[in-house]
Amino acid sequence: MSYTYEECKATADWLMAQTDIRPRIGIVCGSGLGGLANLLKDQVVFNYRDIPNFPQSTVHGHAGRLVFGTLKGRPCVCMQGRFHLYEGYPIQKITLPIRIFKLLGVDTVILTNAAGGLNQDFKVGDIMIMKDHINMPGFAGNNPLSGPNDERFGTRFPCMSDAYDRELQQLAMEVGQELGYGDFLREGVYCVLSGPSFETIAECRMLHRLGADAVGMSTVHEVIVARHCGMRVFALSLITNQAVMDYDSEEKANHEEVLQTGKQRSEQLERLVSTLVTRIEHNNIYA
Ligand SMILES: O=P(O)(O)O[C@@H]1C[C@H](O)[C@@H](CO)O1
Ligand SMILES: Nc1nc2[nH]cnc2c(=O)[nH]1
Repeated sequence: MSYTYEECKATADWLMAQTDIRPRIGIVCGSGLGGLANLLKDQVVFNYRDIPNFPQSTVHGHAGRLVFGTLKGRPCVCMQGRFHLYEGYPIQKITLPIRIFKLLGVDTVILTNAAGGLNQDFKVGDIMIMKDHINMPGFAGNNPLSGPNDERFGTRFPCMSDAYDRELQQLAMEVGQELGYGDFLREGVYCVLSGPSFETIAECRMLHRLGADAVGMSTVHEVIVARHCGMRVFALSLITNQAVMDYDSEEKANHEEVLQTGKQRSEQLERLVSTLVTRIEHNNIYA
């Protein structure tokens, strides 16, 4: 089930008719990380249920609001809550907001997520700058670009080896060091699975051997759609829990721990993203 260019444009036009804010930066908040949206000043807020063609948020920790506003003077739009495959939506529907971002004039997308740590050097509370991904649902044929391709969005066969903007990764690393976050700032590869069940021990061991540092249930589909339509991408994973890799372990992954870790790290994560947004402006590294 694809949305046509005209349907996406109708939603973007509907939003632009109701706010004068013309965002250049689009932000997607992960599980328990919606506090980022509250940083925006002069907010214009839309509930997802009121936006034409938009799905509804069904997951605890995803408020279901699209927030326009300014972050340190920069016009932004922020998804306070995202959609996931396991909610039952077609993959084209969960990525629709990214195309709306593009049609609103966004050129840089910042995505956050909660993820389980596979890398044994990672600790709960670490923030991982995503340098790459492994798209497991994609291996099984579930790619958001499946179906007819509209060249007005992008090419049929987009490159993904440059998906995560290296300049923004570098900038975020610098900002993190300056803020004193060096002890918990990491970089790594995120692997997406469809969820909603968490991984078995054998699956975690396999993903780790395949080169994944963290595992989650989102972000990658959004990244693919954002890159397809030429937006720059920066993404962060908050390591909310340690993936269970050992049959002797008593640990059990659970959503409450995910939300709890989000709460504990929200202040630093918000400061990192908001400072990064300011630096994008100062460095003037827009395309
Ligand atoms: O939206 P994100 O990827 O942050 O949400 C993660 C994956 C599941 O939706 C949930 C599991 O606790 O958190
Ligand atoms: N798949 C998956 N998603 C998560 N989101 C937060 N933690 C996890 C996890 O351990 N596994």
